[in-house]
Amino acid sequence: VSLLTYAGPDGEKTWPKKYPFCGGVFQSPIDFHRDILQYDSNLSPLEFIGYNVPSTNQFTLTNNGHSVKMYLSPTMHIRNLPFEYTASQLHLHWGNRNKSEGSEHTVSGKHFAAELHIVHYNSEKYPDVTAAMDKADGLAVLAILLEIGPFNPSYEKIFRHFQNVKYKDQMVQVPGFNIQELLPDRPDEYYRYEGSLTTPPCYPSVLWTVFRHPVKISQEQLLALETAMYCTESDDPEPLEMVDNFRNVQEFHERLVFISFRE
Ligand SMILES: NS(=O)(=O)c1c(F)c(F)c(S(=O)(=O)CCO)c(N[C@H]2CCCc3ccccc32)c1F
Ligand SMILES: [Zn+2]
Repeated sequence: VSLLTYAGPDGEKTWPKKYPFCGGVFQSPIDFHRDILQYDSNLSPLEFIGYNVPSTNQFTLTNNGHSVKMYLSPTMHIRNLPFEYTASQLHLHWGNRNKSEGSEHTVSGKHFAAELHIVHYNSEKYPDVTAAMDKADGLAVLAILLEIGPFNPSYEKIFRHFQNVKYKDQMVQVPGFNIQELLPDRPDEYYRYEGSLTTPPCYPSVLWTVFRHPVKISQEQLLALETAMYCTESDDPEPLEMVDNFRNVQEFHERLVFISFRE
């Protein structure tokens, strides 16, 4: 079984044994609270190039046993970072039906219901995400905090396929759509810090951009996310629900998180 379980005997406390970086520096996620935030006027709005993928294209959505991830088009990239970063995949983190507090980043100690990550790699310096993922300037991840509100038709373009990726290694094709629809209002307002992958191997290789404003999805959409998927394969006699796949917040010593907005 992949070491990546979050709870129980193989949970995140055991990760450093096999993945030393998980016990190292610059670990993510973290809590955003007032006394580590510093306004930075140089933090300009990101530009999302090629995010509007035509419906004639398709994204592959798959269950990899610890998250549900969707491979993105290599024509998608972000500008206005130190380098150009090309999209690789997006995936989610969530809680469970009794405790909808599955975000990875927290704000003033509070979890949001879930969190979407859009993973990009530095395509100016590295040929692909595998070459980039253990380099300090290798990855840039956009994080969108999710909370309960009205039904969200854009998120439904992904969520409607969850019944076809219930079990590990299942996959389904999703018609292309404008991935920018998944971003919140005011994407120019964000938290920025240097951190890590939040799953093993926890490489300190991620430039994090966490948008200030959450996106709303409905209670029913959130319940679907919390109850649709399993970590196990379809024929496994002991099915394991895919829930609570978020890492706990990490210590953040003597460091600052830069914000593009004035509180
Ligand atoms: N929260 S997080 O740090 O953004 C984060 C995850 F939480 C996470 F689960 C994964 S996963 O693949 O293991 C399953 C879902 O993608 C990734 N993938 C990264 C790092 C591992 C290898 C790899 C290879 C190609 C593309 C992306 C990645 C991840 F970046
Ligand atoms: Zn993630």
